Amino acid sequence: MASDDLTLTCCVKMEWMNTQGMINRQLQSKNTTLRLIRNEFRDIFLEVSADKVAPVRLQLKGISVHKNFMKEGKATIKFQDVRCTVFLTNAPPLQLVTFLRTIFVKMTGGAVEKGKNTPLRTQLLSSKPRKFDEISPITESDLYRAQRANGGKSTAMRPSPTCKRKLSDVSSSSKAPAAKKLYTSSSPIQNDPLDLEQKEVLQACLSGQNIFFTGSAGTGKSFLLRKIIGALPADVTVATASTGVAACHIGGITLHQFAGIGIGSGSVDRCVDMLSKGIAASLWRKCKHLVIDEVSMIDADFFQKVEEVARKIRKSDKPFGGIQLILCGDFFQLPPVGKFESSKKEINFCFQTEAWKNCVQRTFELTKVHRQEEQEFIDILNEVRIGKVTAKSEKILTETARQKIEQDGILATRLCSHTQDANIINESKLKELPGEMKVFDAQDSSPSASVTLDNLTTVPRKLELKVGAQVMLLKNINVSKGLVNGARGVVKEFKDDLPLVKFRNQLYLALPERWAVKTTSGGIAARRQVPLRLAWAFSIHKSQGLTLDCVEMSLGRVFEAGQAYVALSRAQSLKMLRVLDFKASQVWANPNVVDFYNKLRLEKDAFTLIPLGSKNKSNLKSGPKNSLKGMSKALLNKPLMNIS
Ligand SMILES: Nc1ncnc2c1ncn2[C@@H]1O[C@H](COP(=O)(O)OP(=O)(O)OP(=O)(O)O)[C@@H](O)[C@H]1O
Ligand SMILES: [Mg+2]
Repeated sequence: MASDDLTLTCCVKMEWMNTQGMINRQLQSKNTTLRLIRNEFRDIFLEVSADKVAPVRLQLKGISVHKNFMKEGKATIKFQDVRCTVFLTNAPPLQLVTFLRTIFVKMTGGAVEKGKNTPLRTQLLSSKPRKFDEISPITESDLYRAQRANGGKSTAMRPSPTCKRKLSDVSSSSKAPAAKKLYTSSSPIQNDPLDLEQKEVLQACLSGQNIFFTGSAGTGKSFLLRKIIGALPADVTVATASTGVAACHIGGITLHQFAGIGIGSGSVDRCVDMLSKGIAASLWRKCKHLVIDEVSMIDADFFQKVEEVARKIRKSDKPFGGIQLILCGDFFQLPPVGKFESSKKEINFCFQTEAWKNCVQRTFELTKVHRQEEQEFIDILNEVRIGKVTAKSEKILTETARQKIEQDGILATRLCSHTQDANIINESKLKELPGEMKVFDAQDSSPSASVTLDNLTTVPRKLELKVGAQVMLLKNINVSKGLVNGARGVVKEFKDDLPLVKFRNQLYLALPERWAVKTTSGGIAARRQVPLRLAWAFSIHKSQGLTLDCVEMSLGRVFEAGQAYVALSRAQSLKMLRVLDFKASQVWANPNVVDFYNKLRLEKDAFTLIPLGSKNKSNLKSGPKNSLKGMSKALLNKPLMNIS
């Protein structure tokens, strides 16, 4: 797979039209390489090389690009002069975005800006030897020239009007053409580079092996997962997660939705029968890479069932029917919610299944924490993660109860152990506020999409707000200005019927934004809504995977191993955290998880185990008392990189 900015590998269909608009030539190829090249006159060309045919070269001049679906690995380039249309599909989305960006920048800032396309007559009479060279990658000056030439207003290439119209019902059509986004990308996913550990995992994923990568909260697992998904061919990659919120975070669907076997309570044959009647079976057969985020919350029996179903439906004896598995999560965080064997007391994790043992080929652990910067806080969280809180850490966390973390009228978000509590707090606080209530109803792409969107996003179908309401931003609007997903603010007033929100550093008029999620049938469901939700309170389960900037919690009623850890690790700093009633007894790790992580490390490295002293006794509930034996802090911090 090509990895630089100047080449792209994907499926390509090319169509040439005659002057009457009829197709008079076609070319179609699955594994096609596209290259950006220059001729001896420095004109830029797109070179399309497919198997068994001579490369086709088309000059990038007077083109129009339809790129609304580039994040799904699809785009269309129309070459008006030669009446040729190139349809790109199944491209790795991030590479496609980068490739189109290179075209935009080079064309807008280069020859097009200077108007220096060499006239045909000059070319014909030239004695220069004919040659094609690869163009150089984008430089700072290319970017500068492109931005200046564009001036934020006009672009050399715009999406065709027909394409814009198609999405107008749900897209933010009032915005400037998306072309500008290609070189002023504010998306962190485009800009932030992977750290070394993350790069190694990406490479392993691209090599086709079945991978499980783990790491403590905030080590960038989901961040990396988005990059991995962006680097894999879109049509044959299915991004899933155990919960709707986590799935939305990586632009995917839940594993349950994809699997298509309900809660998996039937026999394998029954599940396969169920599947073969619907569209889910064809998705299973088409899938080559299956990504699962927050895998710690997948029930063991369900995982085992899905693996068996995959083999049957794909008629292959290979683990998962030969699909590449990319699993990610932290088993020290929330465990599976018992779905169909509620009578079962014991929690079963998917790492305990035969399917896991047969499938997972390599395990990695990310160790660099990105969410928090303070080493002191990172160390405390690492202790909480394994249920081993020292007296010093307990004191520090207890003392946060007295902190004032509110600023500019922005209150802390209360994390609740029970969802019901969070709902009650939000409703009653809103009711208490004086003033008129404004209601914002979401626009969904179709009425049937609404339930899917409710499950897969945190964006409310009906948002009720008043002046003074505490809200959370649900989208990255401007990363450099701190207007990021999870940022906290307060509604100051309504301007032109839209909420004007005070965030820590600025005011922001919340214009409707668009969310799109994939549906089980491979289609898209989209919602347009003001990117806010009430944020006086949130449940800990709903907060998994999020980064929050001002949080308060009461951990007195936590009921799951890892629940307190998830809550505490959402905070970015000790300064912006308030724990009302911290006690070391509120944190504990599941002994099976501790054993699993211990074994992973032992399989890799021969360590001298340092038994824990009695003073450091860990909090273990419902497990063998000696499970943490030998799990020293040094061992815990030792990376698991490359366990084969
Ligand atoms: N290489 C990186 N460079 C800059 N920022 C990063 C990098 N990796 C992750 N981040 C940032 O760190 C924060 C935490 O990342 P992320 O949510 O992916 O962590 P996580 O491991 O999935 O956490 P959790 O276990 O809580 O789900 C995010 O704000 C993310 O943008
Ligand atoms: Mg995550």
